[in-house]
Amino acid sequence: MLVLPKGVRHIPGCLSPDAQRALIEEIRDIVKQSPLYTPTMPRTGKPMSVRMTNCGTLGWVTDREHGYRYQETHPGTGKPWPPIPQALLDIWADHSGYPHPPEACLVNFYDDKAKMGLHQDRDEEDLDAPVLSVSLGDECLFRIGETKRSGRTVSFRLASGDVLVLGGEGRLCFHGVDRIYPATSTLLKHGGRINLTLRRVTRP
Ligand SMILES: O=C(O)CCC(=O)C(=O)O
Ligand SMILES: [Fe+2]
Repeated sequence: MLVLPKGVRHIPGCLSPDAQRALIEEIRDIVKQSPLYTPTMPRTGKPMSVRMTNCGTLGWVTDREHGYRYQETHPGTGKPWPPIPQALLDIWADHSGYPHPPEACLVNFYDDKAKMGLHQDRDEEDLDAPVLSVSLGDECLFRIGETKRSGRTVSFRLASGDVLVLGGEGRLCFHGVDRIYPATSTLLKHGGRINLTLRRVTRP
């Protein structure tokens, strides 16, 4: 049996197929206003394989010069990020166990070859709030470990409509995406995977 670290909750099929389709329409609008771009790593400037954008009052960004941070505007257009869709705020209210709304929703787009290295989400001031993510489209192999990088890890698949919550003792667990399984979903016409990561950034 797969045992997840304490505080980590996987809710398979949390969103119905209809809810997934409705959310994809909203993400399409967000991407029209706030286009996906290729983020770069701090210092090295190495491009990430995942393309990103955000919605919410704050968005997570990274580049060579200024590193990981939150900011109120899209780095390309200079415009504020679009609002977080109500459906996502509802999922947060139902499953975060946290009484204040999220401020940031990172939109990650993975093509067949994209992945994300093992990391902690720790650019937020408020670490009492969980991180809640929604997966849409093709499945991925997700890996999660302990709060130290060298800890043992477990891997499992995240599928379209799944929700993952990293809260409590699991809030700072290392995690990453090792691979995408192409053509495992028909939600996105051209394939790929979208992950929506909701976070509270500031202390309420
Ligand atoms: O794509 C995922 O499931 C994880 C994304 C993630 O860990 C992040 O954006 O910090
Ligand atoms: Fe993360």
